[in-house]
Amino acid sequence: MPAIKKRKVERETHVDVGASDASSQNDESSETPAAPKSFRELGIIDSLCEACDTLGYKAPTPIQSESIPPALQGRDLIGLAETGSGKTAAFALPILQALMDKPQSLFGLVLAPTRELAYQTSLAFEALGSTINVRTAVIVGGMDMVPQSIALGKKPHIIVATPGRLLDHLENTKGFSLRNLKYLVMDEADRLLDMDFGPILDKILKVLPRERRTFLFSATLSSKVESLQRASLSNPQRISISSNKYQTVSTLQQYFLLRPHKHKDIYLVYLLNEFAGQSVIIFTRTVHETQRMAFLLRALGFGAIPLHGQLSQSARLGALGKFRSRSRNILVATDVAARGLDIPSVDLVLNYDLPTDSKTYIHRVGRTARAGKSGVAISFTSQYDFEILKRVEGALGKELPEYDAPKDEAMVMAERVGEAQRQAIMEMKNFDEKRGSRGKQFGRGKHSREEMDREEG
Ligand SMILES: Nc1ncnc2c1ncn2[C@@H]1O[C@H](COP(=O)(O)OP(=O)(O)OP(=O)(O)O)[C@@H](O)[C@H]1O
Repeated sequence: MPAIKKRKVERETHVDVGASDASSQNDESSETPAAPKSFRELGIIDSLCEACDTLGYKAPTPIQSESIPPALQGRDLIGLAETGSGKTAAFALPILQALMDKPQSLFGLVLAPTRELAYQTSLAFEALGSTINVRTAVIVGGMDMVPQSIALGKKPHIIVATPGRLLDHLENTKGFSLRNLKYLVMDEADRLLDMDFGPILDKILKVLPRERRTFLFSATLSSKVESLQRASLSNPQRISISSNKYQTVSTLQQYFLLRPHKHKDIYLVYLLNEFAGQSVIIFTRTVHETQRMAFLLRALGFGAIPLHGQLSQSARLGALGKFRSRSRNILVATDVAARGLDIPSVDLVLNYDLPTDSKTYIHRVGRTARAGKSGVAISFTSQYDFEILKRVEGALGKELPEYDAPKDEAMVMAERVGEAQRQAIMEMKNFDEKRGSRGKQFGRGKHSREEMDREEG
């Protein structure tokens, strides 16, 4: 078993390789030496190679090829690679290997911006670490604290957490400390390092040992020094697997659809009929809109299920489970589903509302066309948000083609959609009343911070 040796490096190193994805794993760039062909050649031990084999990982993806060797040498990493390009295994494998070398409880901490992503990442660690019996604990908001305290008491090797709840345990759970932590990962690091999470993160970082390795990963990571400094990296190696900061994968076909705001529901139904039977995620900007749309689509006979931050955590996991298992083929979601979720069957991402920030656009459309598969993303654009489309195109560095949705074919559905809209409004009223009595009525109209649904505990 190779020992993990620390190597002192004087300056940040930059590795840039051409745009690529999990399908083009063996692409070789003229700027970099030939990529090693196997996980074994990267220095991964046999038992972990076996796990990769079982998962069907035939060869490392580019971000894995570039990240694993320096990580095994004890470097801090900043990893930038497209959505669906295998970043999870890029940080999980070196941590599992280091854990094998010096087994210890509370060895690694992975921070994630959403609860669903935390669950998914913990499953990835368990799958990759199955041959070495790795124990993980998921510490997220919306779930009972007591079972989590018990899970922490059982001394897991790896904790996967959302920041708010982790801090809660660090402050209130007797006997729990991360004093001996060896690895910290910030997955979706740009989101974790932004203003919303910043103060919580600072408090967590204060109680972590400075003598640790730190990995920052995302598909959209700017090199803003202030926010990266927050993570207190030590001589990080920066690995960037794309030529453009805001790259989407080549297997993704992206379109916009410019229609009047008042006809959006009609064209939405037209598109869902066009993609009938396929697996679709519809993103909206607010909790209210997500819930309304789920009612609307159900009234029209579609198998739609909502996912947003004002549902109980068990309802959220239930919704995701049904969508994953394809017992429902349409997930209507706020941006709680925008980052990290890996559901290989997703064929189409529909942006019912364009997100105001281009990074969110990249993450949303990245829920399809993962690991070399193809996918389609269509973004509704109305008279009100044409400017946003132009901004997104600016960030992507290309213009998007318009999707062909003939007016006469779509408008025949106007009457039925109108009926379903009225039904959805009634159902929303009942829904709001029920929740209102529990003090949880959705606001309407303005996009308040709570409504935008980006917070996680
Ligand atoms: N070497 C590999 N060969 C084949 N498939 C792989 C390999 N590594 C990872 N995968 C698969 O690719 C998919 C995407 O991986 P992952 O979720 O880690 O992507 P990501 O880069 O973190 O995406 P995002 O930026 O959206 O979070 C997963 O289903 C994973 O199992």
